[in-house]
Amino acid sequence: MNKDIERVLYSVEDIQNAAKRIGNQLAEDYADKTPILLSVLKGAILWSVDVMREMDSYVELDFIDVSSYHGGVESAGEITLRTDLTTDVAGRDIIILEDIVDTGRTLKYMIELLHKRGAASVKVASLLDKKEGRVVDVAVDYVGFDVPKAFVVGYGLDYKELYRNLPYVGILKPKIYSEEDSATLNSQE
Ligand SMILES: O=P(O)(O)OC[C@H]1O[C@H](OP(=O)(O)OP(=O)(O)O)[C@H](O)[C@@H]1O
Ligand code: HPA
Ligand SMILES: [Mg+2]
Repeated sequence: MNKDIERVLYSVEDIQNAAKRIGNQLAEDYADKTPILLSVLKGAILWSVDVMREMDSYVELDFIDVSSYHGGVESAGEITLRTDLTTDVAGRDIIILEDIVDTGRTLKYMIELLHKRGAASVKVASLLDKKEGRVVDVAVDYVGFDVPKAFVVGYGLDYKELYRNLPYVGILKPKIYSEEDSATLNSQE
């Protein structure tokens, strides 16, 4: 295990089982449609790949790159659209693939954007749902795991762009970010 990880929450096998369960469910629920899988960069990259290959059905794939954590452990509260998707979503069924829904701000921003552009339907499949972190009211339609209120990394999730490559999800040792971030966070208040 990586030395900066306090505890593994979801193993490689746990995650593969969740991807299988949700991928199969999505394929069944959208059997008579061709939805767009919208992968949210960068965190959802591994989750998107694993879910989509469990779907034996017609799907399209697109990406959107939004950010609000800028590498840290606290949401900046403002969403930056770094790269927009390229598909015209008017009249289309969208499945947003997220690694985590925490405050809910990122998801709310994307749902509003897609509805504004005329999407026929928008659903969300997230590996992790941190319900205790919510500050805006959004719900996740397909949930891998309800995650406790701790800062987690791995399997796409980062701290300062690191740890995305770990194949599992674990709690980051607080000492990794407490000293370094206290100066930055205080200066933003
Ligand atoms: O519910 P929220 O509080 O909005 O947090 C969830 C979002 O935050 C993370 O993205 P981040 O801004 O870190 O960008 P990244 O995916 O490129 O790491 C994560 O991947 C989600 O997209
Ligand atoms: O717990 C988290 N870890 C990494 N990125 C995140 N973005 C929102 N919550 C988290
Ligand atoms: Mg991040």
